[in-house]
Amino acid sequence: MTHAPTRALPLTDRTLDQLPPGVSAPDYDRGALRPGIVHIGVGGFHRAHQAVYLDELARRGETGWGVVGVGLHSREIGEVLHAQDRLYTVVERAADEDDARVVGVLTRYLYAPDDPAAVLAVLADEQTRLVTLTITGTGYRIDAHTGDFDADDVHVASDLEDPGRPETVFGYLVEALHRRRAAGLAPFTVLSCDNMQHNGSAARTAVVSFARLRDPDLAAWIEEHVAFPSSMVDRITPTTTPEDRDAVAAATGIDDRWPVVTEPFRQWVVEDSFCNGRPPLEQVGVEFVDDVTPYEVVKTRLLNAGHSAIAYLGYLAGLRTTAEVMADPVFRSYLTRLMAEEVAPGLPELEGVDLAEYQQVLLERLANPQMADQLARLARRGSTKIPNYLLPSVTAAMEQGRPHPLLCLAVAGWLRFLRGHDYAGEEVPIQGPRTDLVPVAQEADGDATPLLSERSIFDHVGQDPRFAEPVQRALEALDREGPREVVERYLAGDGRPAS
Ligand SMILES: NC(=O)c1ccc[n+]([C@@H]2O[C@H](COP(=O)([O-])OP(=O)(O)OC[C@H]3O[C@@H](n4cnc5c(N)ncnc54)[C@H](O)[C@@H]3O)[C@@H](O)[C@H]2O)c1
Ligand SMILES: O=P(O)(O)OC[C@@H](O)[C@@H](O)[C@H](O)[C@H](O)CO
Repeated sequence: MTHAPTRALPLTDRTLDQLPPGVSAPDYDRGALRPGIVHIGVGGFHRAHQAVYLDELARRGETGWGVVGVGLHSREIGEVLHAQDRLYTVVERAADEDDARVVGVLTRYLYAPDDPAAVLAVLADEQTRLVTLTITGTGYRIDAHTGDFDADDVHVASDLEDPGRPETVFGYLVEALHRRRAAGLAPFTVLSCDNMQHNGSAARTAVVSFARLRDPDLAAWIEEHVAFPSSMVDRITPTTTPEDRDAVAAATGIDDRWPVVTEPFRQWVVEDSFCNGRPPLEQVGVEFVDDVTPYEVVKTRLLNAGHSAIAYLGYLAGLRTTAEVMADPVFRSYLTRLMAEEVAPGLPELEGVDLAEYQQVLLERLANPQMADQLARLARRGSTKIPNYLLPSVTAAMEQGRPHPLLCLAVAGWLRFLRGHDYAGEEVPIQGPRTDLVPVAQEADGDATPLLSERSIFDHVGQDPRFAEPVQRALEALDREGPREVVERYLAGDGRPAS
């Protein structure tokens, strides 16, 4: 993270006692933490979510679940964590006040490309009982429609050829499981904490499919002995900015080079299926259930689909954060009605969850004026989010014979965004994995057909006139009138198909 230099003391074990009284520091003996967990992908979200729950557990005297952080792609976070004795600050930013704590559960951080042998050694160590993942939705290489693992990748090929020097998460997990099996050790549980439905199944498919390419016997052993529970994770965590760092230094007098700013809300629902013990996370508010599916469906179709809808349309309209979007009555009303009229009617009943209240709370979370959550962050990886989060609501609406113009407008927003520039001619931030869609969108100009024909994203829905025609109309309207004007007109009922 780039930033302005500051004169505050650096955050380390030695400066912990200089934190102001309002900032809570770890009150447990960090040296006594036993590393029961390896986490791969130590980004903002892991640090604001899973690590905070584990920090609370350590504060209650549960010292068996320290975390060894592993990065496959990001060297910078490791350098910062090393300099700070693996400490960092989490700021919970409510609309009216901040609450800050320093988290101390990271016992070690390893940047895998520098020392793959050390990462394999810790994964194969008997002490490691749980491996958690935040490697992004695309990290699993699972096709959204076929559900198959895509092994067509140079890094996957390299891991199959040279298992002792892995490059991918599958290479690391499978080699470590191979070593544990050979040593007669129990395997670890693999717990995905990425936003995707059936994330446990995705992790299982990826790991077992990779193992099958390497050694079918090992694959069979993994299938039989390794648990891959699914989990639903929720806590909106924007990308840390230099201003966040400055604000933390100003508030605490201590310079944390990479704090995390997040919202007060958090939720973690986990399928209670572990093969080598688990942390007693129920003590700190984690819900263990038999089946997380309805929780995932409700969260991804309301929150994540809502995020995608406002990200593309909002960005094209010149807005940059969710707070800006929610401060605009037209966009706020768009999101409110998208959820209530077109998404919620297609959702399953979820015992104990009042869907109307869920939406109300969500709208309040998104409107938090202090949280500058970047639309650019929400706009990432549209090619996986549109099929996983938005299209299921389109399909449900079509099956139930309900109109769905606001969903079609959201999809049209993504197709327009893929042209690479907004209506002021400014470049828009497009991040992989399907950057090859940009020239397709540019070539097609206002024609939605070439993109809707992408079967890997739209499947047969892209050819269904009940979807394709309103998306085409919405795309043309966006170009003709501009995003805010079209949203306003659709809210007035003008986007609905003639009955
Ligand atoms: N930020 C949030 O609000 C939030 C909330 C809920 C869930 N999540 C989940 O957490 C994931 C990470 O989000 P974040 O906000 O921490 O992002 P981030 O960019 O801060 O961190 C992403 C991490 O994943 C690693 N990574 C990316 N691709 C990988 C791959 N193919 N293999 C291994 N590691 C890989 C990166 O190196 C980085 O450490 C998201 O994909 C999302 O599914 C995020
Ligand atoms: O993390 P992604 O890229 O899958 O999705 C972006 C956001 O929608 C997501 O990170 C939410 O902030 C999060 O799911 C809230 O719990």
